[in-house]
Amino acid sequence: MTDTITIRRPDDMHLHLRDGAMLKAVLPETARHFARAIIMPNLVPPVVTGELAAAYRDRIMAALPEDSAFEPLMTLYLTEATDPDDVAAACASGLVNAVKLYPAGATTNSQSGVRDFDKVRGVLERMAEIGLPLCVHGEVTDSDIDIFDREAVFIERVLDPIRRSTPGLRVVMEHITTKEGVAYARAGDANLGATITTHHLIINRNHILAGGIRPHYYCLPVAKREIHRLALREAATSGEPRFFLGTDSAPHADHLKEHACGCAGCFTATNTLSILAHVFEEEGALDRLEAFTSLNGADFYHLTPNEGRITLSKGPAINYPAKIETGAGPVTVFDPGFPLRWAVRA
Ligand SMILES: NC(=O)N[C@@H](CC(=O)O)C(=O)O
Ligand SMILES: [Zn+2]
Ligand SMILES: [Zn+2]
Repeated sequence: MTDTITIRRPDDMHLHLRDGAMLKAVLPETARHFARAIIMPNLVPPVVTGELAAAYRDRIMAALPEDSAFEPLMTLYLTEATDPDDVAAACASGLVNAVKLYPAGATTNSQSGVRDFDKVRGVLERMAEIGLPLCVHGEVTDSDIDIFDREAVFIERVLDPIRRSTPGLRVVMEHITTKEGVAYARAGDANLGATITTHHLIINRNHILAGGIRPHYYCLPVAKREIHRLALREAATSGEPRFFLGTDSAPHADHLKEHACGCAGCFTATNTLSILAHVFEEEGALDRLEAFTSLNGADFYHLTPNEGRITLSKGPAINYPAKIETGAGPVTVFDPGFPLRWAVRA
């Protein structure tokens, strides 16, 4: 039985670092194990221009622990007013690795997102020309669509039409949560990728709602039925290049999660690699962990895989903190509900 595994240092292709005191507290949790991460731009106000992305990048670099070689990969927040020339310049200078599409109202800080997709046609065409990926939060926002159906409906009504009308556009389906998402990603060509989070490999909707409401398991897209969780596990552990890790680690202070109208987001940065090793071992796929965490995402983003390595070994249960303290209040670390035995060796 394998109890040690060495893989290339991983990348997190979907990460929320926030800003200020929260950034300072959560950044080390990712930088400890990950070499790079695609940084989400849904700050308040959002990171909508190259200038704002450069300033945010500087704040991240300033918040890094001293000995860290972590590299933030920046994104721009797409709005109906986004200037294609600004996007192209930010891409050409190497400042940004992607543009993020939030349908307006779909998730945390998405109010400035897109309502009328015709208004972003010019930007998307320019991105297709220059090969800059579009990261998509794939949920419709119509109040008459059931929240558990919003991803599948988005694929049919929005994503597929956008891809058909913008040939060559490179798209990442972010944090897929359904078997429909898995099937659509699989049917695509090399211009299509999909991130899968850590928590969606662990929880289904019962974990959120059965026996009491558990706000720390609430995120968007919301976890679905068990059949969908199983489809995600199969996809993540398949080794197929289309699927890669984007933790969507999304810290919110506890008082905003444990609230009459609680924020969406699970904070998984602290224990993600231990959880993933557990999942891949359960699926008999430890030999494909590296593809999911360290190879497929880099490949999609045309980045060289990291040269460094990390070693995980299986031992006694690890005592992760239940919360991390931040200057903005405590943040609860995602609880997978079982003991974690795979530790990243120092
Ligand atoms: N995933 C979440 O539930 N929340 C994210 C936003 C997002 O990725 O949709 C956040 O910024 O808090
Ligand atoms: Zn999202
Ligand atoms: Zn996210």
